[in-house]
Amino acid sequence: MLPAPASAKCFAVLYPIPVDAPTETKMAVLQSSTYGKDNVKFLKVKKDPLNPKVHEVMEATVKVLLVGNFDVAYTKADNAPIVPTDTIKNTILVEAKKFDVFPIEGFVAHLGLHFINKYSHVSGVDIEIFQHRWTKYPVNGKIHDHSFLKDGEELRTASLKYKRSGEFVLKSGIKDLTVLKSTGSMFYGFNQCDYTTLKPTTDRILSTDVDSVWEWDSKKLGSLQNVISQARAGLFDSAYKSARETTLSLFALENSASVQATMYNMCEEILKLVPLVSNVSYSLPNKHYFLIDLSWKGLENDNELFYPSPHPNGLIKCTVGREKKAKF
Ligand SMILES: O=c1[nH]c(=O)c2[nH]c(=O)[nH]c2[nH]1
Repeated sequence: MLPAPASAKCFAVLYPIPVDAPTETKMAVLQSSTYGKDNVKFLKVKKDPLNPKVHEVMEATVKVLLVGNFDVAYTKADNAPIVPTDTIKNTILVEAKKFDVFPIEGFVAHLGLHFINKYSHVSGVDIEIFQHRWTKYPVNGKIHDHSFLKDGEELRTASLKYKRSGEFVLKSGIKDLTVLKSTGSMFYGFNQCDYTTLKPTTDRILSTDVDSVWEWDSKKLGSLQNVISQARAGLFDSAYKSARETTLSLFALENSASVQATMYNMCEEILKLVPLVSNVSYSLPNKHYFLIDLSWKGLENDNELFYPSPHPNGLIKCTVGREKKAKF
């Protein structure tokens, strides 16, 4: 055994090891690790084979993280097992060229299979795809063939955790869909105590950035090969459409009792519409708009002039499934 460095001896004098301790006490153990490339971006043009000037575009941001037998890279400075993150980036781009990236659930499954099948020491992958929202718009009453409008910051999302054993967790979602309603929202009947200043209201502004995720039933989907087949058959596009329409229509139509009650109703409706989804989650900031007091000027303010509060905001989350789950 090599002699302990001077600093370790010093440490041993200050903190003597108890006599019944094992002779070889490890100071550090690698408990978990993962690595990969984040923020890999591409825009792919999909041309209609019958009419090559008619396009769809996919602008995407991709993250791929690998888990596997990489311990020596951390503990022994041995880089031999490392698939460079640069190679991971190249793979995402080459596969985006070769494979149909529409819809992102099919592409995420393809990437998962690729990394597990190509590298025998990779035991799992954790992949995320964010699709930016480019929508074709009408010109002279007709949707233009290849001109797109960036429809806000909204993203469509897909994520996959996939293990060599075949187990997988596939999720789809919507992120940063910003909505506001100027009436049709209430909040009253809440807990009152000596810290409460909030006044109950039957009419307020409600605004949020929707972050919604629906998890697919992996047992029913079976395999990633089947995910790719279902992607081609339109399952994920129709679920995305149902989830987005449900979110927007319930937000608009319901006289909301609270963010909590409204988000629960959205989850319930999506579960009803998409049988292959096992649970739905929402994470919603409550973006406050405060009524400005103009009484000092003798002006009434009947929910007309508000101050958009930059912070703090409420943050309300829930997951709704088809069966009860133990709460932590
Ligand atoms: O819908 C709401 N839920 C809350 O939990 C809450 N708390 C709060 O101050 N305002 C609101 N609004």
